[in-house]
Amino acid sequence: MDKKVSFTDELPDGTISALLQKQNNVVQPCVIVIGSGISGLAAARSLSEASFNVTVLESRDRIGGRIHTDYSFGCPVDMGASCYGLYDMHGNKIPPQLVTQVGDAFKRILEETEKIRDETANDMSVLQGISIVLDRHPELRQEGIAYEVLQWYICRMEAWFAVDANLISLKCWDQASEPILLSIYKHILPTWKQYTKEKSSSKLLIVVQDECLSGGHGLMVQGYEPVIRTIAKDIDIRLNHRVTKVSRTSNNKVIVEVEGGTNFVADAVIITVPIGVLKANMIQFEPELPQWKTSAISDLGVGNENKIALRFENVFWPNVEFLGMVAPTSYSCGYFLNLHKATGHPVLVYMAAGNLAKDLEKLSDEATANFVMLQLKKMFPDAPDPAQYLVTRWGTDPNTLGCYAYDVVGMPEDLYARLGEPVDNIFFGGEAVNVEHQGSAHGAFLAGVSASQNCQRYIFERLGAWEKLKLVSLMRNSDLLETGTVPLQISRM
Ligand SMILES: Cc1cc2nc3c(=O)[nH]c(=O)nc-3n(C[C@H](O)[C@H](O)[C@H](O)COP(=O)(O)OP(=O)(O)OC[C@H]3O[C@@H](n4cnc5c(N)ncnc54)[C@H](O)[C@@H]3O)c2cc1C
Repeated sequence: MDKKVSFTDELPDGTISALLQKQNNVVQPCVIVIGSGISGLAAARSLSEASFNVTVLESRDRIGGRIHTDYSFGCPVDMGASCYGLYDMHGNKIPPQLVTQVGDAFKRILEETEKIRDETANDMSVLQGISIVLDRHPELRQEGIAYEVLQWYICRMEAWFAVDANLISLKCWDQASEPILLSIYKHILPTWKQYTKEKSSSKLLIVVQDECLSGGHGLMVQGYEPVIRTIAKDIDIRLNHRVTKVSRTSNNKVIVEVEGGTNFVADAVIITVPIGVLKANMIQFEPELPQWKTSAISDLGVGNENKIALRFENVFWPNVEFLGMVAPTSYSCGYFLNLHKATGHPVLVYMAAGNLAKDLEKLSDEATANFVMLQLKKMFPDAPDPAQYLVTRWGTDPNTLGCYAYDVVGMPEDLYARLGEPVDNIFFGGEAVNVEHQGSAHGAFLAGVSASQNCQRYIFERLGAWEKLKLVSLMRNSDLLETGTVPLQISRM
C-alpha cells in the first residue's frame, strides 16, 4: 500500500530528506542573477540560503560593480565625508562661523522650497525653487564670499544626486525615507547635528547607523571590498559573462544569453544591472517588456559622479576630513576627501558631479589629474605633483553608463516602484529600484534581498505539493544541499 506523505512542519529533521534522497529526483529551483554588485550578490546570497540553485552572471572581470576598492596606492581607496575645511579660490580659509551661518540659511531655503512645492501643481527644478525662495526672502540671499559658500552647498547637494540642481525634481528630491533625508542633511550641512536635535530623532540616527548597511556617511576604513567578499562567499559567480538577451519561454522558463552565444536556462532571473545599462537597451528582452516598465526605465534619470584619487609623497594639507573650495558657481566649487585622516596614507580624493563629471570624462586621465591639481593649487599654491593618480569614468563605462538614479523634473512619482515590479519570472533588483534608498549601497543591498524574496515566493507558489515538500526539506538540511546541487546552466553551442 502506498504511504501518503503529508506536507507538514512536524516531521523530524532529516526524515523527509532521507526519503527524497532515496528517490534520487531532487531538483532545486534554478535562478540566474545578472550582475555581481552588492544588489546581485545580496539576492544570490539570500536565494542560496533558501536552498535555491543560483548562478550569478557578471560582465566584468571582478565582482562588486559600483563598489570598487582600489589597493594600488598601498591603502584602500573608496568613499566617505563629514568635518571640513573650506577655502576660497585664492587659498584663504573661510571662517567656520560663516560656513555654519550660510549652512543654516541653506537649511532654511530648503525648508521654504517645501512651501513652493505645496503651492504649485507643476513640478520644477530644485534650483528654480531656490530662486523663488530667494526672491521672496531677500534676508536669505548671500553676497560676496557668503554667496560662494552657498554655491558650495548647492554643489554638495548636486554631488548627492550626481546631477546639476537645475535638473533635480523639486517634487521628489526629499521624498525618500527620513534616514536618507538625514544623510543628505548630514552630508551637506555642518549643522546636521542641530537638525537631528531639533527633530529629536536619536531613534532615526540609530536607524541610519544600525539598519542601513553603510551606516549613513561613514568612511569604510578598510574599503567596501571585505563586505563584498563576505556576501559573495561560496556563490557560483561567472565573471566575463555579459548578458545580451533574456527570453521567456512558453513553459515558464527563462533563457539568458551571454556574449559569445552561451545560454543559461532557469526558472527565474533577477536583473540587477545599473539603470544606465537598462536605459541604453544593452539587454534585449523577448517578448519585449511591457510599456509600463519600459517607460519607467526611460523616465528615470541617471546622474554622474567621478572620483580622482591622488597619492602624494607627504601630507601638506590640514588634518580635516574634507577640503572644500568655494566659487561663484556650483560648477567651479571643489571638494577633496582627506583619506589621510582615516587611513594614515597621504591621499586626497577629488569628487566631481553632474556636468563637471561629464566634462572630465572627455579628458585623458593625465589631463583630468592636471585639472584637479590646478584646483588644489588654488588652495595650496605649493602643492607638489602627485606620485600616483586614479580616475573613474562611471558615465562612459559600458558596465554602468552613469552613476545612480535621480528624479527628473516633471516625471511621475512611481518610477522606482514600477522599476522594481516583476514581469512574470523576471525580477528586478539594483540601486534604482529601492523606493526609499535609491542611489546608495544599502538601498541596492535591500533591493537585492527584496527581489530574491519575491522570486522565491513566485517559484514556491508554482510548485506542486510534492516539490514544495522537497524544497522545504532541502531548506532544513544543508548537508543534502551540498550533495544534491544540480548544475544550473545548459549550453547551446
Ligand atoms: C562615484 C560614486 C560614489 C558613490 N558614493 C556612495 C556613497 O557614498 N554611499 C552609498 O551608499 N552609495 C554610494 N554610491 C552608490 C552605490 O555605489 C551604488 O548604489 C551601489 O553600489 C549599486 O549597486 P548595484 O548592485 O545596484 O549595482 P552595481 O554595483 O553597478 O552592480 C551591477 C553589476 O552588473 C554588471 N553588469 C552590467 N551590465 C551587465 C550585463 N549586460 N551582463 C552582466 N552583468 C552586467 C556590472 O558590471 C556590475 O557589476 C556611489 C556610487 C558612485 C558611482
